[in-house]
Amino acid sequence: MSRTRIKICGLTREADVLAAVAAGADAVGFVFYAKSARFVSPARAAELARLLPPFVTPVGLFVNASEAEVQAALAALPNMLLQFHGDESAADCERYGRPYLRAARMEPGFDLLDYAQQFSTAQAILLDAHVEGYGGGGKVFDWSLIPKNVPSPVVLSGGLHAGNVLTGVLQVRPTAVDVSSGVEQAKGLKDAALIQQFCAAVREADAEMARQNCA
Ligand SMILES: O=C(O)c1ccccc1N[C@@H]1O[C@H](COP(=O)(O)O)[C@@H](O)[C@H]1O
Repeated sequence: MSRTRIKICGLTREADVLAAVAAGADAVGFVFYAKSARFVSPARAAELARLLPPFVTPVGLFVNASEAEVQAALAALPNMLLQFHGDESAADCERYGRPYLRAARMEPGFDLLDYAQQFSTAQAILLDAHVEGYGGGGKVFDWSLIPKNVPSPVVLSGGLHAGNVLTGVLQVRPTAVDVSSGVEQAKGLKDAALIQQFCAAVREADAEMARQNCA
């Protein structure tokens, strides 16, 4: 069984990128949404991404960005995975010919199976809580809303932190987890110890799943 991948999102400082890499993150996210306190320009994201070793993926997060804005970010960071977190259609997400993650805003009544079908070309569906302002609100949603038979890989997100991610991984069995608020001292300023504890808790969940598979 493969390990749970980890994405640390909303990085704005060199020290935070290095902390994420040191803790074993598989991906780091840069927020290209001007209304977010975690916003970075494409040039700044490219500067930060230069610190990434091979095999750690930079991810660019967009909320209803124009095609020109996405293209500008891709020009600065051509190997970036795209994450669409707004009201984008499948055609909007596919336009760049790049792998992408599609965020779903989970709330009671939301039809995740239908949504996953609409975005069947997504590399994964990223499950976040439905919050005002599109995301990054540190809010947990009810994980029992996730059907067992989602046809795409799932990234669990929304209010995760070192204290709840083990339970989340064991309950949801996602391909990956994504965290922003739960590893911060203040919006946009990460905390190396919290990142470390978060990644350790994910590894503990992986070890527990391996034990359960052997039993
Ligand atoms: O981080 C933001 O500011 C943000 C803004 C708009 C949409 C999404 C945003 N962040 C993403 O939201 C989820 C959950 O974050 P949190 O851990 O609950 O803070 C995550 O994918 C962030 O990357």
